[in-house]
Amino acid sequence: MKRKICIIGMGLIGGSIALSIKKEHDVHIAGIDIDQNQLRLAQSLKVIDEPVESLAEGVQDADLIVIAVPVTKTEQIIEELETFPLKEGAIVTDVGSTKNKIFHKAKRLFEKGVTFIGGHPMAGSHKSGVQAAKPHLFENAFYVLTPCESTDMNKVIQLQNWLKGTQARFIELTPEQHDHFAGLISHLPHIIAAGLVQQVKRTAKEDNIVARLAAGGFRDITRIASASPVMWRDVLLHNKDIILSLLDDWKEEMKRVEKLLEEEDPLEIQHYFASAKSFRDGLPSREKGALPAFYDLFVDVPDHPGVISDVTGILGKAGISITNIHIIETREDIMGVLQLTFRTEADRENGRRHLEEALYETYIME
Ligand SMILES: NC(=O)c1ccc[n+]([C@@H]2O[C@H](COP(=O)([O-])OP(=O)(O)OC[C@H]3O[C@@H](n4cnc5c(N)ncnc54)[C@H](O)[C@@H]3O)[C@@H](O)[C@H]2O)c1
Ligand SMILES: O=C(O)C(=O)C[C@]1(C(=O)O)C=C[C@@H](O)C=C1
Repeated sequence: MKRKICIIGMGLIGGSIALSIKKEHDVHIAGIDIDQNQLRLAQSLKVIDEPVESLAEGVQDADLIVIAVPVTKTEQIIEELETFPLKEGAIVTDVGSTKNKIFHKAKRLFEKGVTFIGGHPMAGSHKSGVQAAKPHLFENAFYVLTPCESTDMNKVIQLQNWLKGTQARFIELTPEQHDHFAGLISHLPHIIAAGLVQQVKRTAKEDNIVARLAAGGFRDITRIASASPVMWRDVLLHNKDIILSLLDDWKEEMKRVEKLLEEEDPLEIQHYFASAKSFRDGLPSREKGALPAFYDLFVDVPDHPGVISDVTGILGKAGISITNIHIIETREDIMGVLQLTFRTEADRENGRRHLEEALYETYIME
């Protein structure tokens, strides 16, 4: 008989976890969601094998239970799980962006002898819903696990084995460490992105031309402001103290910039940007996590009609799919640059080889 998995929350992350488990294991996946449309979609996209109405029914014979809902809802589900008998040996995990409150809530599960191992795959997207789920979403990303001191190591290994299709890199942290680091590299940046958008929005009320002018830099730094407001509401409420202290640090940082500008010292201003650039350029670029890995390939193309279909045709014939295509610059009589985004590094290498065989000049910028 197939082993059973129950995933609660059939959105971006629940769906991606389901797909990555299916890649490696022959299992039966039951899905639960309060949104019936998401659940139906998950079934038609074959992300799950069976939609289930109630939590009790979904978890009763599951070997693995994955909670993939906004973090305050995760706490409620843990409370409910305390009231059901679970299968002997079952592992319960979550994927929430915060860990400390969830860890404390799960203490009562530990006390009942249930194995709960908190988790957080540190990759994602500004998109929500099962329609955006991908089996390779977490490839090369860090996947934080927060077992408690008494957790049986065999169970941690079992969980990693269930999740090996994610191709993520597992790392153990305490819930406190996790929330501090995630606050700094994920939660604070989301607040800053939303803040920048709010600032432009205020000006746009007076003159909307500003929104139309918002180009590369603004769009890059604010992409994550398009993420789920419900998810981020919950993250802020859960990690309140750490985020408040990080916001204080951020205000200090901005005061430093204010002072540099008031003093008008060109060398100091340049140094501020140079030292940030040097640290940013030194971040590991092939890893997901703090920075999402995009497998981009840049192709010099002459500006003549049909060149895009030629490039996509070469890739199509070789069976290589791209997830995005972007024309960076085309002016009459000069070369333009096509930015092609691939799903995996292997696809990019393969695509590069085929394009270079067709005499296109390509390059990668890390
Ligand atoms: N989006 C990301 O980049 C990302 C990355 C890593 C971890 N996470 C974490 O993953 C979790 C899920 O986020 P997501 O991006 O998949 O969000 P999502 O909005 O795509 O999906 C969440 C799903 O949970 C369902 N849901 C809400 N309350 C529920 C309940 N009580 N019972 C059953 N279903 C319920 C919603 O209907 C929705 O379909 C969050 O805890 C988030 O912090 C998100
Ligand atoms: O790439 C994005 O869109 C993300 O915001 C992903 C991101 C992040 O902040 O890095 C968002 C929240 C998660 O908890 C983990 C990953």
